[in-house]
Amino acid sequence: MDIFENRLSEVSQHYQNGDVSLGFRRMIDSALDTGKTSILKDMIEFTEWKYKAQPDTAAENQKAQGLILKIRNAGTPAKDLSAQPLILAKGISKSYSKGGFKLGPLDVSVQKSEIVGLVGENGNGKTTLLRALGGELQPDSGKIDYHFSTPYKNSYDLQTRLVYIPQRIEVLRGGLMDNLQFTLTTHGITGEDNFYLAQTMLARMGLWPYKDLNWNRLSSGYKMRFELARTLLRKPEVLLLDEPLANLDILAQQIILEDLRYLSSSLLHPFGVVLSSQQLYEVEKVSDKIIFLDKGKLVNDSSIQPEIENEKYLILEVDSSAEREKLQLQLQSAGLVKVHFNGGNYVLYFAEDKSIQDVMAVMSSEKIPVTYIRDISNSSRRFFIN
Ligand SMILES: Nc1ncnc2c1ncn2[C@@H]1O[C@H](COP(=O)(O)OP(=O)(O)OP(=O)(O)O)[C@@H](O)[C@H]1O
Repeated sequence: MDIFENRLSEVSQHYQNGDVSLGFRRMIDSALDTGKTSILKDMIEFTEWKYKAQPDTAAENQKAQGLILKIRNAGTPAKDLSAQPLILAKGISKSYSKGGFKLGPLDVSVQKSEIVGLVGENGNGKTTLLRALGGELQPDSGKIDYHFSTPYKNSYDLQTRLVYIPQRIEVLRGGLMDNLQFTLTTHGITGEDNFYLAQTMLARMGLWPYKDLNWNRLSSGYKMRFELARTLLRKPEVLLLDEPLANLDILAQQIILEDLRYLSSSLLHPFGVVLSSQQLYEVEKVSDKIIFLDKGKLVNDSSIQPEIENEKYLILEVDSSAEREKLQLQLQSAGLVKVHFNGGNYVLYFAEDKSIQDVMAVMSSEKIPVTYIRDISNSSRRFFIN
């Protein structure tokens, strides 16, 4: 299979470039895609060596290349990689009797291997939408169709295909391995398959050094990683995550989002993801599409400013110590149309035919002090301006 081969070539390249941490995670993804316990056994042997011997980059690269070859020879039984809708929701709405909040009506679709970012400020209906999509909350109107690989039998079956991870995750007892092995056992996976799959998932989620710890000793960020590990072993078809980044530092946020990107496009067990977050930039970077909610309604350009529905701008967010009037004057030649200042950053609107390079050239020649610049023309960030 071409994609499998290509991915392994990328893994090999990551290792050769010295990006061992990324190479390691992606190598595990390919090992999992073989569906072979013998390969997972090799993967765990490699992991034990890596953590024990603490090899330098060259030594790890050399050993990794051997394992990559083995994984390549094992192949993958994965077949159907075409994009398929998993959830199709049409016109769904939900009101709460107390407080008067109303979500929707909205249309939402989630495809296989797709990441849908759900953004909006507090109290705008993200959790309500996630719970409705997850079958936890009955919408007042509209229709939600699920198209899974095989039809689901009942609501329990639906909950196993469609896993909702709330903001406050379940408290667990016992050790990490025990919990993962138990999850696999309840899904009919026993013996060596169970042991090596559980270990591989711990290694994949960066939990190998903590594998002998009890769950309650994990930090909150690692608890979220563990919850993901536990969930992925259940082979969900859709993962609904409510604020998974809330307790993570910025690096951990980026890693978990990248992980979701890679894991959801697994060849053997691809799944769709809907995740809510306040971390707009980070989420936009990995999302295939963004749903931006304001007071329960979908926000887009025309709903924010109907009068400029057809107007387009180059919109830049800029952090600068320059005074507003001076900045406005200096950037006139760059095609500046209007300026917003929210107290922290400037949001500058330029004529549509201008590019960020044009503006940066003028900034440079005018010696405008800039510590940060970002093109938000196509980012939901532009809706947060006022
Ligand atoms: N069971 C309920 N009964 C009445 N009102 C509710 C209920 N659950 C949520 N709400 C209200 O509905 C609105 C949307 O809540 P929701 O939790 O969906 O928003 P959110 O965007 O996820 O917010 P946050 O980011 O703060 O979690 C809020 O005003 C909330 O107070």
